[in-house]
Amino acid sequence: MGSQLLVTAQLYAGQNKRWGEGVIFTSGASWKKQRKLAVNCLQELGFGRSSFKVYIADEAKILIELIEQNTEASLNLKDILVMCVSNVMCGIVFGRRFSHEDKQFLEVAANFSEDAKYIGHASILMNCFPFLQYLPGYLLRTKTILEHKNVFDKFYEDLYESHQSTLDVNYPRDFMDLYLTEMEKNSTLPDKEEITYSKNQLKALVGDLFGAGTETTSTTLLWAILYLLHYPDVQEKCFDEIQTVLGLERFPSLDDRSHIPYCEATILETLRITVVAPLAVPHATTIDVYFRGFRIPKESSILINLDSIFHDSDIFNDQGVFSPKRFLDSPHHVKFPLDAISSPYTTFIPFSCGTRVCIGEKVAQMKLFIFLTSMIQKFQFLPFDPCHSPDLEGNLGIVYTPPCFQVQIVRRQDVKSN
Ligand code: HEM
Repeated sequence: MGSQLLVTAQLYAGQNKRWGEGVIFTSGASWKKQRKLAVNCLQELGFGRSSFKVYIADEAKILIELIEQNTEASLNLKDILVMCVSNVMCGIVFGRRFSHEDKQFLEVAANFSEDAKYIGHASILMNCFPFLQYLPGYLLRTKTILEHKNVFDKFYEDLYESHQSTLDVNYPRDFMDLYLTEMEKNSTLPDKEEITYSKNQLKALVGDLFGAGTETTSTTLLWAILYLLHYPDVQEKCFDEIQTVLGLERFPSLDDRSHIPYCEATILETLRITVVAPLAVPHATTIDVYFRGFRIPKESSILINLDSIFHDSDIFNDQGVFSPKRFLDSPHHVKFPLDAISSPYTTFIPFSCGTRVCIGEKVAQMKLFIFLTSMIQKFQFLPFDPCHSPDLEGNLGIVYTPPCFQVQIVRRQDVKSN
């Protein structure tokens, strides 16, 4: 199925239409238009260029400060990571960050994180048994998801109004401005039928970027810390590499990526072993498809099992072992550098592949690199109970999340002086 998806991606690029706006849960012409515009806006804002770097670097510094302030107390690393990762998205989309004491922002960030659990169960079940979408009530937590949607609508509404009232089409400041500029251009077109840019589309798109971009990234970082507790030798190797190349003071930057290959390999291994989006997003066939003698009718739901690829022992030896060095072909060279993954030539596709490949791959890679290396540079992470490392069995939603765990955090400068 993997090779089929690559060669004939278009045939599997559909979605059983559920919500009709945005990109993730839509199909056809509307999906194509919104996706193209979203990709263009993200590119214009500097995927791989300076502006994202600034938001990510600033937020990584705040992440380190927040952990610093909490090394003595028991720390909820998950909440802090969710807030910092969300704030990078806020910078990109709204051109501003929010205080970690802002109640509305905290609620929105926490809701997205919770929804990833419910939407996973709901969308997988609804794709297999479409009649379930018509059931009322709490079975699939649709009521909770709708309540969360109302909170997001209010948050979005204020930002939309302030952007619209201060928009200067010649100087777009962020994703929202770029979309509004496109919307204005389109409103002057004579053929109204063609116009698919709207306030609601933008709201759905922004929701998709937060929904798809926050939980995946913060969860990968949390898994990385959990694995480093289990594999202290890997943690020390990463730290040694960072200390040798950067020292303890200079913050990591994206230019350091090729100089600290073991750290980059550790991120790749985390993406492989944990598979945070194990079933990607449900697809659907766009026409009748014939596969290994079976006819798959048009609009059938297709789930891509990425987990089965990353844990296939024919592809990855000792697939159950956390071993970053499998991604190195020499001590100084990464086999599948982060920016070459998800190409049709590898079997390592944590961001999926083909027509519906993740649109946030590049920004996710940057955040993973800067956030993780900054944390490893400044802190040593130890199991809270030295005799017992926390469980590695996670929970399956649309994102595969680690169990709750406590961690003891020691400042590297204190480790050194002990
Ligand atoms: C570690 C981080 C991430 C992982 C592992 C990840 C993985 C994925 C996967 C597996 C898909 C499904 C592709 C498919 O349907 O075949 C996807 C879709 C998507 N991702 Fe990501 N993602 C990550 C971060 C992000 C970020 C930061 C953003 C936003 C900037 C983002 C935005 C999206 C969107 C909008 C889609 C839907 C694309 C479409 O349906 O056309 N993701 N992602």
